[in-house]
Amino acid sequence: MEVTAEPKPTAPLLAVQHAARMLRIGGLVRIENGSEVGYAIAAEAAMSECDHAFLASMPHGGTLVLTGQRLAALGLPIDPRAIYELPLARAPRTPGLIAMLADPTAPVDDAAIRLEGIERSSRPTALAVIELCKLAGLLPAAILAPEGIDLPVNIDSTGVPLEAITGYRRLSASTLRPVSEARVPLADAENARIVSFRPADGGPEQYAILVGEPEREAAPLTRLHSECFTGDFLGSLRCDCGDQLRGAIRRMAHEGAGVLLYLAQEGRGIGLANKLRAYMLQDSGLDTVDANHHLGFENDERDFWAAAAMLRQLGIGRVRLLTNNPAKIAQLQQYGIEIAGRVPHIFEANAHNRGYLLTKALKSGHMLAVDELQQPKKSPNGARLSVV
Ligand SMILES: Nc1nc2c(ncn2[C@@H]2O[C@H](COP(=O)(O)OP(=O)(O)OP(=O)(O)O)[C@@H](O)[C@H]2O)c(=O)[nH]1
Ligand SMILES: [Zn+2]
Repeated sequence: MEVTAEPKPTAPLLAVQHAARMLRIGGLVRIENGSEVGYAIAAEAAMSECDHAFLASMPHGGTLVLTGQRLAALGLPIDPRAIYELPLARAPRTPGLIAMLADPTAPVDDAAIRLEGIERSSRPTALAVIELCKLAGLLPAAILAPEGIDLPVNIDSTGVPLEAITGYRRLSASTLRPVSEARVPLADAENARIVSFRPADGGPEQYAILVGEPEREAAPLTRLHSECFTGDFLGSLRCDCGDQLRGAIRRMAHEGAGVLLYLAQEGRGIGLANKLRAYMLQDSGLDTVDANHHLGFENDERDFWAAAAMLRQLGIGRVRLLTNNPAKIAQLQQYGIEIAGRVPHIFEANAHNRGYLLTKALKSGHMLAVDELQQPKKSPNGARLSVV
């Protein structure tokens, strides 16, 4: 494959990367939307002395921005798909209490949770700061203050245009380019190569694993695999990712060819730290969907722009997709990749992941055999490919 030079980094993408980094370390970010400017810090990072000073400086006008999913989980009868703002003048302003509102794994003192004055928000800066928190791998909750607030003199802020945040995912995906390629014989597919891709903004690399010589015109067997550190690498039994990863490569080797995209979308896009929080919540009785909602996220925060862009870079416009997830099919189609067929990708459940798989089938519409998951047959251990 031809290796092309990396495109020039573009300013809006870099501004978002920089702002996301600042949010992660508790820094102050300035979201600029023409005449509307919002100063924000991430709720999760609102712990430092700088944040205490920032919080103390906003008796009026500052709000805590939370997602409807998080508030619905706290028991409020609101629209889970909307964004809400809680005026800080009427709510507790200590960092500990703010973190508690944002983070269901923090110790909770119900008496301290006061949500008077909370309102649905249509402010573009409020919507954008939630997206920026998600891009930063943080819980989707932030403190937002309007321009004109008395900022403590020693606090610097990092500016980012609002439209750079809202357009980031798509633009960043469109800049992915192959950087290097090498033969890597795999235990399950000796004739395999890995191609690395980088976006122009210094964001995470993504990889394509090519088994054999996939014929571009002939709708090669294709798998979009979302990164799962615990399942892929450590062999965690909480999910089916390890089986799906190795099983996809085995199947491609058996057919003689295929393409597996290894996508930087840990935890259905919420990141590993948040996935571990979701696991904590699942250990206290929530299922995988509700755990995401309690953290303030949607059930699935992934988009497959990057996958479509990588396929296009590889010259592949038509695929047979190995998946049980209808959303992957719909999104690839929406982004211009033709789906010539779906190939089921099901492995035997174990005692630790059966509930997870059942929830995916019942709540997320995954094409899995519900009866089999509800009434497991006695069968030997080990992965097996089966077709529904
Ligand atoms: N948030 C969250 N993510 C999880 C959990 N268990 C696994 N994951 C993540 O889910 C993703 C697995 O997705 P995939 O196997 O690519 O996709 P899928 O949606 O199951 O669809 P198919 O396997 O293609 O049918 C990985 O990023 C995992 O890290 C969980 O309990 N919570
Ligand atoms: Zn997994």
